Amino acid sequence: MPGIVFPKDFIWGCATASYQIEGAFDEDGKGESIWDRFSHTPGKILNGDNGDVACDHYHRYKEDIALMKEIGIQSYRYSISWPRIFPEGKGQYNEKGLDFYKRLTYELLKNGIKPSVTLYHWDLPQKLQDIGGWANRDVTDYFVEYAGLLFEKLGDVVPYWITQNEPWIVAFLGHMMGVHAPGIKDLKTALEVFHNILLSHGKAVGAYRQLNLPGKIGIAPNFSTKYPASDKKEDIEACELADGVLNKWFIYPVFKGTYPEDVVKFYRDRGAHFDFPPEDMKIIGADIDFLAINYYTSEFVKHHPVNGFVEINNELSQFEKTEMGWIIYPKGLYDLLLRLDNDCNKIDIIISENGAAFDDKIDENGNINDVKRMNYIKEHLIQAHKAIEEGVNLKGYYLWSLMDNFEWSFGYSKKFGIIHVNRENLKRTIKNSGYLYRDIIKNNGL
Ligand SMILES: OC[C@@H]1[C@@H](O)[C@H](O)[C@@H](O)c2nc(CNc3ccccc3)cn21
Repeated sequence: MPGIVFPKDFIWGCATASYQIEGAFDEDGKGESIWDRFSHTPGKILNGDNGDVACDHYHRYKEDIALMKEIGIQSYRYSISWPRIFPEGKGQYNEKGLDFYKRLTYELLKNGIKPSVTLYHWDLPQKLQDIGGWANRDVTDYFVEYAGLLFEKLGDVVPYWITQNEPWIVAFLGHMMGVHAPGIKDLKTALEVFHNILLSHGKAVGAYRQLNLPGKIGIAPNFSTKYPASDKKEDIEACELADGVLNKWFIYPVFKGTYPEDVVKFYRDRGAHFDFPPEDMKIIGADIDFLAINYYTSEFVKHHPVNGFVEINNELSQFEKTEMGWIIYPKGLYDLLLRLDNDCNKIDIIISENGAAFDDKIDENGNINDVKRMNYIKEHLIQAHKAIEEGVNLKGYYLWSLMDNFEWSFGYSKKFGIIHVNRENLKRTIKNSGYLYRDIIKNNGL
């Protein structure tokens, strides 16, 4: 590949999330989260895994930051556990919980690594779930109380803030499919949750602006690019609907002040009446400084007589797949970036998550030559660079993930890290993909 060089100020990062790496699930005054409750419920998580210990990052964060420095990571995206700060979700905050994130943040700064803080990456305080969770509109105000405390305590030194990670996954996997915490299966609840999460985002952005802080604030939706399985009209229409359900369902309220009518009708036809106060839409559409996008894969879509559309990736043998069963389709990232550049008024974009799970093998010398992950990273960066050359304001790339961690309902069975974590003794080993990333960062390109 001829030398690909990224813009001189391009940000090279890595991403994790609190419940997936920290452990210390009940230490130093932390309250129970909905993921503690879900993972402690028999049958919810593969192999009965849970995040009680995870990667023990709570105690090993200095070692992990030293590894980030060895790889040359310039920015680290981590999430804050709300119940570590507010064990009851609101009211009196927990000094010891806040102290952990102060120590973590200042250790990053000491090592020249820019903090990027995600306020919510799925671990809602269980006490708030007990009063309805995100389906309860009051929780949007408790979120602003939580965000406001962190803006006050860390706002001067944290340059990047992400309010919410993947509202769609929280709403639909957690409240319609029931495969994520809190395990609810109700479409109307899922729609209310999605709306309230966006509302909490808009309220938090408003609070951030009031404080005149030096950093930037955005949100991290999950997108995947949809392609019709054929050029038949019915498949093209099905693809449009699939794109609406996932991608337009976020883009429209945040950037256009309304929900997409075709998808609203789709839900109404399925018995989920959907409308929200117009004043909410103004709050949700608060100006943000950047759009953080999580991209992993794309889907091919065909018409379905009952459901309107069906995604057929598992029928497509021509594509390599990751251990998650997701097709590897780097052009989907390029197409997504061009689309967002057009639909979101050329807003600054960062790729806040991109990565892949593969069945890594450890050789007799203890090395991990994860070639498939190395190829995945290179192929997606080539597409990202192509988008930049087309004028997309892509400002950074955060690889998912720094280390093998708790992969939600799959437990520790799916490994996304560029650093291997031995589940017996939690020993960290940089994989060859980690050394590749080190060289990419050093060269600012491929
Ligand atoms: O699955 C890998 C990561 C996960 O570990 C992160 O916590 C989360 O932010 C994340 N989001 C996606 C995007 N897609 C997705 C698809 C199905 C289930 C969950 C997420 C992948 N990932």
